[in-house]
Amino acid sequence: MPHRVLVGLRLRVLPGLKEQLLRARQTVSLATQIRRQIHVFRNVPPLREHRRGLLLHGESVGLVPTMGALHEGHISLMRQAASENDRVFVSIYVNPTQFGPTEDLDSYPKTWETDMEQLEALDVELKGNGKGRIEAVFAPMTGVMYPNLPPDSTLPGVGSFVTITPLAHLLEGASRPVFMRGVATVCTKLFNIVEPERVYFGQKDIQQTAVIKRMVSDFHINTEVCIGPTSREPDGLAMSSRNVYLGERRRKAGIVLWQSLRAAEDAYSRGKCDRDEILALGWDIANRMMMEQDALSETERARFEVDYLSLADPQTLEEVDRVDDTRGAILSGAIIMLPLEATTDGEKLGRERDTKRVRLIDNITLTARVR
Ligand SMILES: Nc1ncnc2c1ncn2[C@@H]1O[C@H](COP(=O)(O)OP(=O)(O)OP(=O)(O)O)[C@@H](O)[C@H]1O
Ligand SMILES: CC(C)(CO)[C@@H](O)C(=O)[O-]
Ligand code: BAL
Repeated sequence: MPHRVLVGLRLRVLPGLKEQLLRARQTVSLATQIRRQIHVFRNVPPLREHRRGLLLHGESVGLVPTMGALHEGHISLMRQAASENDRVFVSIYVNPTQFGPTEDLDSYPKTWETDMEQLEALDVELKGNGKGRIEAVFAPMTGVMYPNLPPDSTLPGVGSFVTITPLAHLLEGASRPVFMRGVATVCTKLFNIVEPERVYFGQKDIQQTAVIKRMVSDFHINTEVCIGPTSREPDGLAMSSRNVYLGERRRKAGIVLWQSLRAAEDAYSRGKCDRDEILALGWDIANRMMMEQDALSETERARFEVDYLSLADPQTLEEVDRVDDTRGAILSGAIIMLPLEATTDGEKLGRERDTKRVRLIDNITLTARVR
């Protein structure tokens, strides 16, 4: 109240200021109109009630499941969802059952405030674009998502799980045995809770998209699975929440995966179909970078391991000996950036000072040549 009195006094003394203040007040009120409140749900019943209201008004919903630590890759999926639906729901939940017991569940980046700021800014941007807006964020606690038993990420594990075999055990599943089981399980829960018309996933996690598509088909889940392209940094590195663990040195060497896949793709573009001929070019790049790093000192190098380079069927993700011209194939790979062995003063380090192993994945679709 004293503040208001003070403003009133000033207005009488300086009439020119009055217009300026009025204009500023109008701008603020316009900004609040544009910056609508995004609903945040922590529990299932209020979300369902809200969803029912939207259904009764004939509003379609697109769901973008995430684990937070949002980046441009996530935002691009949300833009796609907004262009195809009236309302966009985003889930932010770091799902424990997809992390193996020795993986990075505890240190997984959590950036709630900046996530919400990004969503609000996106919502303002979407207002000008015509169709959908960011309607709600679902950010449950683990007790909500796993109401009956504590989540278990061991094998065989205790609890209710959705398993999609053999898809879940290939590629990423070979190194992360509970990963795809956890993803299929949590996504089933999310789809049952939100009942979205469409769900949005990124091409970067290609195996995840295959698992989700199979799950939706096999369990007759009433939603359409939509896939968005991989957003990349200017040098080609696929954006990923885990990239924050990469300091300058590991970040620079981490580009080797994309370069290897591009070299293999090039072989296919030049007419090669044979697995060995295609993958050999990818391995050449990876091996050369590995030797270059080995030759450097501990304070200069960033070592990595190649988990796999794969050439697989686009639907089953089973390895192929030759690319079938009528089907094309998926080239994919995973590398592990090893912790730095020694650092120097003033060096630009990543989160956790580059002491964590970081798994990077990427893929390229080799399109069919004959239709
Ligand atoms: N670079 C990207 N381009 C497009 N979509 C992406 C990209 N990165 C992630 N996504 C998609 O965003 C969704 C949520 O992914 P998630 O929250 O795990 O982020 P992430 O960056 O993949 O994290 P992580 O580093 O843990 O793999 C998934 O569908 C994922 O495929
Ligand atoms: C789909 C997902 C949100 C399930 O936890 C996660 O695997 C992810 O972020 O890609
Ligand atoms: N981006 C997929 C989630 C994970 O790696 O656990």
